[in-house]
Amino acid sequence: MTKLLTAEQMRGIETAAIESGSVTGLELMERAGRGVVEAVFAEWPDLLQASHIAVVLCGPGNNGGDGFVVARLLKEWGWEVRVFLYGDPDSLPPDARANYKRWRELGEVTVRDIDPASLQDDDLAVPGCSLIVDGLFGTGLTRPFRGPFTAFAQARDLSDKKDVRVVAIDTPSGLCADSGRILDTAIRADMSVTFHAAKLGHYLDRGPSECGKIVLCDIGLKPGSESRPAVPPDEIVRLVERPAHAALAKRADHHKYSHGHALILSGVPGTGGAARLAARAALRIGAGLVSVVCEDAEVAEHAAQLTAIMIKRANGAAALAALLEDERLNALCLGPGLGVDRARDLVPVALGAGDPPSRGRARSASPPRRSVVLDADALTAFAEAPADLFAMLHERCVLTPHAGEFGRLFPDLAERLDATPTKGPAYSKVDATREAAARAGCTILFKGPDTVIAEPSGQASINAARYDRAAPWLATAGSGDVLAGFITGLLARGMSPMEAAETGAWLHVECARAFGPGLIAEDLPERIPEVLRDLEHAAPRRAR
Ligand SMILES: NC(=O)C1=CN([C@@H]2O[C@H](COP(=O)(O)OP(=O)(O)OC[C@H]3O[C@@H](n4cnc5c(N)ncnc54)[C@H](O)[C@@H]3O)[C@@H](O)[C@H]2O)[C@@H](O)CC1
Ligand SMILES: Nc1ncnc2c1ncn2[C@@H]1O[C@H](COP(=O)(O)OP(=O)(O)O)[C@@H](O)[C@H]1O
Ligand SMILES: [K+]
Repeated sequence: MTKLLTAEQMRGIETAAIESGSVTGLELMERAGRGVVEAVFAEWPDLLQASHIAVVLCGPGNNGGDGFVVARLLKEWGWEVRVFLYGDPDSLPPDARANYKRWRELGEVTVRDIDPASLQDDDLAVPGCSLIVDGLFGTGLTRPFRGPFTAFAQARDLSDKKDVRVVAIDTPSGLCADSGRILDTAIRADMSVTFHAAKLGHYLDRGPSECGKIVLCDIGLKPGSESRPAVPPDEIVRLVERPAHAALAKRADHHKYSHGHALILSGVPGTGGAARLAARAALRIGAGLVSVVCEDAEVAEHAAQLTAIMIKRANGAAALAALLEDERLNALCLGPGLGVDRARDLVPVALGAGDPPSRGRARSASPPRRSVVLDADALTAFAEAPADLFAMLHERCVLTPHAGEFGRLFPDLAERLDATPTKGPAYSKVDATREAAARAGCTILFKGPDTVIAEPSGQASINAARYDRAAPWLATAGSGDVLAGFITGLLARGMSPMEAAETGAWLHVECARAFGPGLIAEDLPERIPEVLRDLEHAAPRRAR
């Protein structure tokens, strides 16, 4: 499991380790600085060849302390190092001050005001500078800054080396470590070296664009003891990772009904493509049977296009309710191409809330807890009255909004997320998705290159299509319909909503990456066999 931490969680782990006596803050700072230098040489081995010139920008906290360590180690390596401190040396925290003093035994520090009244630009031209080290702010950033950014921009611009590299210590300064949002401005890095665990901000929002590349440096912090972990496990956000092959394999002694029967509800004639995409995805991911549900007038369109996928007729809500008396139909998908009017009629039935409220029938006493994925029109249909939808949702539901749909159901949360952040930690997509899941009472998958998945308990994860998992060709019409189909198929196969959402999202990105440029939505389900084979080959061999 790759855990992602908030700044507060990181501080808690560090404090617990120091209080336990297993390590000192000074030792942690030394390991952090050393880790940055090692990462620099590993990433840019040409810098090992000769001595170079570095500019190290240090801030008023421990991030600056790490910067002084880096300066010292580079100097010991034979480099020429120019150090700038933005802040008052006498106000540095103790460990940072100790490293400031150690550096002062080796070299000069140009001290600058952190909030300058005017531009301080006299001595930043460092001819021949090969490396800029950003040790201004890390997890302690609380407000926007300007002065050091101007200095950085000048250091970069004034370097006569066009290939000057920028390494950020922990986080690029200006980036909020909890949200990946930028407080006014940020120092874009080519590489960010972070400690113990990556932070949420490395994967959310603007984080991946500002961090360059993430390198994780082990500074020897042990996980908390089982009885009293420094951070409660439930509060830790996970990065969605490669699923176990066993979770997706089919057993030799099982039959098709062992893998569930998924129903995908479709819309009026001419709009059925989205439902067919979702259906194909559900079948490829391994649902035993998949049917598209449509009205009489739509049968011909679907019949012309579908083969292994079956067609079931249901003209209206009452007919759907009758169809759903068959409990083998264990997972439903509503939304892709459904149309908002039809969604308003059918969603209550799909959710086991009895006939549509307009008919005035009482809600059934114990509605079947069938798995239900609601996407697209099934979400937009409740834009005027989200609470009506939330009242019907249950724990086997998954909502898969993109940012626009999220804003329709949770306008207040979207507003907070869209507001320009003025202080750190800023409200994050994880915060918004967790709040949304608690309000809706079900699993929410909030789409994007930084897809966030959360369930009402607060468990949350990020499926990042960034860094070495970038999948920009997923930005294509219908790819969301395929994702809804993947999740529905996995629910039909018996996964929990959270596991289905995470696994579906991971496979979605993997299929896009397996296909590469030129991808359109139809291509995604067709990559599943290859992706599953790769998972099988990656799995440890076992007797089957
Ligand atoms: N937590 C840990 O376990 C470790 C932390 N280390 C380093 O320590 C960093 C965190 O140190 P700190 O908590 O001291 O935080 P920072 O060094 O990120 O900066 C915080 C300081 O800057 C001030 N500040 C924040 N935003 C400002 C702004 N816009 N303008 C002016 N001042 C501003 C704060 O009031 C505080 O004094 C990490 O990012 C990492 O680099 C490492 O030494 C290794 C171990
Ligand atoms: N730049 C991107 N990188 C990675 N994934 C992306 C990107 N843009 C969109 N996606 C993914 O593609 C899908 C698009 O879904 P959606 O917006 O609902 O599209 P549609 O309604 O056309 O099906 C989502 O899963 C989203 O996370
Ligand atoms: K930094």
